[in-house]
Amino acid sequence: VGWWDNVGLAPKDPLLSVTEAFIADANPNNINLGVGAFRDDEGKPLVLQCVRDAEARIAGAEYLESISRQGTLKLVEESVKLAYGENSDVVKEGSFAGVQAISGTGACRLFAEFQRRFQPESRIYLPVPTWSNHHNIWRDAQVPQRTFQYYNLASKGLHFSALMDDVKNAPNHSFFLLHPCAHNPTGIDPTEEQWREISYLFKVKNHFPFFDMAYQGFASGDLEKDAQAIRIFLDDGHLIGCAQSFSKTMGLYGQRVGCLSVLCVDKNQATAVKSQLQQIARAMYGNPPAHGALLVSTILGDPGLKSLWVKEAKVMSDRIMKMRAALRDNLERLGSAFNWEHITNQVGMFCYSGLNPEQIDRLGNEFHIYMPNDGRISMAGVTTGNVDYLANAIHEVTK
Ligand SMILES: Cc1ncc(COP(=O)(O)O)c(CNOCC(=O)O)c1O
Repeated sequence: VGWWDNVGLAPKDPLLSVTEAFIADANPNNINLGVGAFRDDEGKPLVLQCVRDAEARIAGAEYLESISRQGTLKLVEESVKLAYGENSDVVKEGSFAGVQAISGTGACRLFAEFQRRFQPESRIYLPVPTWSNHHNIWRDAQVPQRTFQYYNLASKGLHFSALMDDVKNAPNHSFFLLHPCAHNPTGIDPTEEQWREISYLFKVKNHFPFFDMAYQGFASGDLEKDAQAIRIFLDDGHLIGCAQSFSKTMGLYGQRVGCLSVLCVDKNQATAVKSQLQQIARAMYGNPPAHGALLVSTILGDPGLKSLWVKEAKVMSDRIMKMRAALRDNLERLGSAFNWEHITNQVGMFCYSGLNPEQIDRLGNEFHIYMPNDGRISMAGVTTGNVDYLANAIHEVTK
């Protein structure tokens, strides 16, 4: 008898299955609308010029402990400025515990482990729907999950009143995961006014807000605008947690560069919290990788490279917005009977199309177009070359 005869096949990640189906289809018309990774108008992954410039500056530099350690410290310092604002009290007083994380996934997991250890009675309220991996991360950290309503099927928009009811009805001091911008998978964000109301209610209920920010600069193309939810909560005095990722916004998917920050009452508490986060990380993976941190801190630490990055992030978000407009216009020009406004109302990488499983199957079988069965379209997969074909196919299956 083998040691692992009892080990069954793990359930497939729904997003990976979409890419596998796409790759298995040799038809030249095939389109992959699954994975949320940016592609240029030729469907190619993009290496940002600011990254190439940073690579050139780093190439050949000795990876002395001090340099890579500096890279990590600088990464945290620059990430926190991005999230909370250069001139925020948080940054000036240093009243935060900040650590480099293994990208956004690692930042969420590190927080979930910390939450279980130091708030053992707490649960995590996740929006319905949310990024599929959020459920796995808090499950493996053994933090019980609850949900709160977010998406309104009827309006294909935010179900604000239902969200507020769930926030109100949750026990005081509950932990909530919030997407500050470019909600995955719906692309629907609360308005500034709605964020203010949510923040107010969180104060009344003394809830803990955990922001998972994987798309700052990618939703609107404006770093400050995309962080407005966090700034509102900060202004209201919330002590938040925040996971940051540079996968999408700097095209550094494989470098696994992220940051976890937890706001504290003062520097002493921050020192204690940071020491605990580092201890959890040490037992998980020792230290985070150096190269990606060095790239990001080189870019963010140099005014010229940072402004180049801001421009390049806007180019990426502009391309996505153009594809949203093109897809909606095409569908309307085809005389579709449906309202496709949500395609351009939604922001960021994803369009929550509202297509049903039967229509999605037809798109795959008859038109070689692949997307997850929740109807989420990664707009990065849409190009000027395939948007007409895509619109026609969607029109055909929704007639
Ligand atoms: C909200 C959110 N948090 C965190 C992450 C984690 O990304 P990373 O660990 O690469 O930083 C992601 C990346 N999503 O993956 C793309 C997809 O849904 O197809 C994310 O969307």
